[in-house]
Amino acid sequence: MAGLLGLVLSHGLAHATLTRENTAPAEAIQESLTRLAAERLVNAEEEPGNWMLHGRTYGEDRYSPLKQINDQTVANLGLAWAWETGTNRGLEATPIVVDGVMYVTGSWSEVYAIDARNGTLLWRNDLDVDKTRGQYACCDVVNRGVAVWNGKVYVGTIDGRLVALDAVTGEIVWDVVTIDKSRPYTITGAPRIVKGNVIIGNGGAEFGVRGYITAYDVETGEQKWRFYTVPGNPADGFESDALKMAAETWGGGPWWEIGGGGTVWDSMAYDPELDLLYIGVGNGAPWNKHIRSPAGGDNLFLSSIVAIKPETGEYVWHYQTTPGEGWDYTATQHIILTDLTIDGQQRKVLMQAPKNGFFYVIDRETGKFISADNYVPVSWAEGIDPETGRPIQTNNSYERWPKLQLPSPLGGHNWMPMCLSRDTGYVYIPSQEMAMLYDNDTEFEYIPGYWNTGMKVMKDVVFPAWIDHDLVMALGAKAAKGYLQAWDPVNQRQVWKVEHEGLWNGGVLCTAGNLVMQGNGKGYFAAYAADTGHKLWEFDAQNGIVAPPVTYEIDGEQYISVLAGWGGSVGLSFGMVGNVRENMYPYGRLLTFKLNGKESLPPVQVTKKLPEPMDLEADGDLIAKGDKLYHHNCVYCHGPGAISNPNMVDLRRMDAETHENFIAIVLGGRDAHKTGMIGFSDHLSVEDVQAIHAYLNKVGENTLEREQASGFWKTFKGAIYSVLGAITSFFVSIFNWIMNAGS
Ligand SMILES: O=C(O)c1cc(C(=O)O)c2c(n1)C(=O)C(=O)c1cc(C(=O)O)[nH]c1-2
Ligand SMILES: [Ca+2]
Repeated sequence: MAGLLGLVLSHGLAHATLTRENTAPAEAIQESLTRLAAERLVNAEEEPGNWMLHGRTYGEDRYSPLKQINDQTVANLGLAWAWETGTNRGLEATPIVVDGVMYVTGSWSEVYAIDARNGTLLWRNDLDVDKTRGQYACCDVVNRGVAVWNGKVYVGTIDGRLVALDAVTGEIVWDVVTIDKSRPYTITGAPRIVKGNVIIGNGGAEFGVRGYITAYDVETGEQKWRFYTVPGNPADGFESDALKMAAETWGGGPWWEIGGGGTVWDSMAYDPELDLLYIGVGNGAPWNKHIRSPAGGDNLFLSSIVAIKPETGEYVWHYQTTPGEGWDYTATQHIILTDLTIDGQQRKVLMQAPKNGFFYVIDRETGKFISADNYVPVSWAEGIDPETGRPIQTNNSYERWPKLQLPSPLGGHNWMPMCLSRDTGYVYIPSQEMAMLYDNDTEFEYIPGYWNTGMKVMKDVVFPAWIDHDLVMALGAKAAKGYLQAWDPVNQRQVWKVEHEGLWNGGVLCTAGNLVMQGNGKGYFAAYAADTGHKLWEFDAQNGIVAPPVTYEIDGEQYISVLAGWGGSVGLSFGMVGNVRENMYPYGRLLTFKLNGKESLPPVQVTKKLPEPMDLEADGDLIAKGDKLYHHNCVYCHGPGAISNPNMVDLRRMDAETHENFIAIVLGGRDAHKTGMIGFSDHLSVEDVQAIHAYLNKVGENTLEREQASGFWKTFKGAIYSVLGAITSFFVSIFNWIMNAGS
């Protein structure tokens, strides 16, 4: 919306591109920003008009007391302004809003400062991120947002830096590398600021890394402490007593070569009164526990919530959600702190709905288990033993035989934040159901820089060119479910649920207006009544939404903002899961609403005229070889069968120039620093790339054939697929019901 009148500055140190609008609001905020320090953040509750912390307050309940927009008035909610990021990858950030200025991140860790009243860009900085590191992002080159403190804006970047920017000018103040660059680390999570420390984790456990979080001095960027979540090689000694204790729960090795995992890639929360920082720890590396820790053991602190001292990084307690984790069951999901009355007693609790499918209420002073129940069907455990707080595991080993298990590595709930309504007392969980076949790769070999899960099915994935993508989408949509549910944490039960058309839907916002706001993968942004789940309002956002909304107030007017940009794990590589519409707007947008907002989005132009495939001689063997190679090398970004995020380049139907230069592009990369498309000459030969080309072209030919089929055939096929979809749905329901019967 806002034109770029600004000046472009090149930062001397980093050569980052900083675009700045030479407008007044930036100066006006300087004074208030410098006051945004400890006291104001601890008391964030007293400033409902701002959204100063990732989860609005340190307790991260994502509940706003604002109620001008409420269940009675929401029908008049309209678009106030829209601002385009100009990027086409996933958008996951929570905007931070301080005194009328919004700080938000986009794909590739770009940072934007925007006038929150009208969407005028104040500055943007791309931080000169090394996009070749995008190859190590398991789940898209996303970023979940900034932290703001005392005149500075802090962001973790996909290439592993923690950067402090001047909040007024957007210029880099300090810039530190917080990863070991020789390992496939990335950063997607938002930093948190506690008592003068800015704290950041990292990701990469699918590839093989050792997880940790690090604290830096907010002013200087000097490292204060680092907390490793899993032990390194015992022969090297341990960094702390906590890790020594943890090492006793690991059996056999050498997990330290692949890293062990335990990345802290998203959630944290802070209790100022107890002075404890809570971090959510991720899955094992490799996922396969029979390879990672062949002699068994709990493998601390994988899949745990760990409480640490924010000033020193000292361990205080932990609670492990999935002992001996073996399924990518991260406990990095959103953590909410609140007080609940349980059995007549007021308890200081911490709540989480990790990937493993159970909703946990934990005593946040001691880490003691209070209660848990499954919020989605699960098959790996029958329940949680109330005495020990440990899961009662089913016969879930996949050492000898593959196991079809619920939930999948996507989790019953992924990173999309929940919210807690202080009015209803319910937690609203963006939930999903999907099973996954876990199987032991007995011939596992660690390949640096690649996914190393130790699962055979993930290594040997193929997707023959002849498979009808329409069928895959029809069945995929029925085999995987997504819904928003209201969960009563005291009684551990579902109160209501609203079904979506597929999995992978947005984070949520609760407000005192009896509203729960959520966007979905299908590209709509909606308001639901917090008490009943009735849909009260909906807006066509023209792009899949995964990001969580926020709300703020300026001059007595309430606004609600959300990023629309399909992506993240499912959005990037499984564009096929079925809830995506044919023609979506390809670029990301920040959408902001207010009562009686009168703006509208221009209609989406149907521009997708896909090029014709090439006339290429290729036999079945070559195509099959290409299929395997594609699914070993290209699948993580371009998706199974090349059906990736519809906003990205569609390899099924490349243009003539891409066909022409295909070998050079795949071996040498294509403008990797800008696009992230690296060269594969270390892994692939010319013959290999020719095979991949033949495979993709065949997929394209089949796609074209189906596109050109007669109207009658298409209708007939559609009807058959609907029936097959219904049958799939029926069997999936029965499967889920059986899996869930024990718990
Ligand atoms: O183990 C890890 O280090 C790690 C990192 C990330 C990430 O940084 O985004 C994700 C995951 N795991 C993961 O398991 C997962 O499902 C996931 C989804 C997303 C996303 O942004 O959509 N990121 C990640
Ligand atoms: Ca993971």
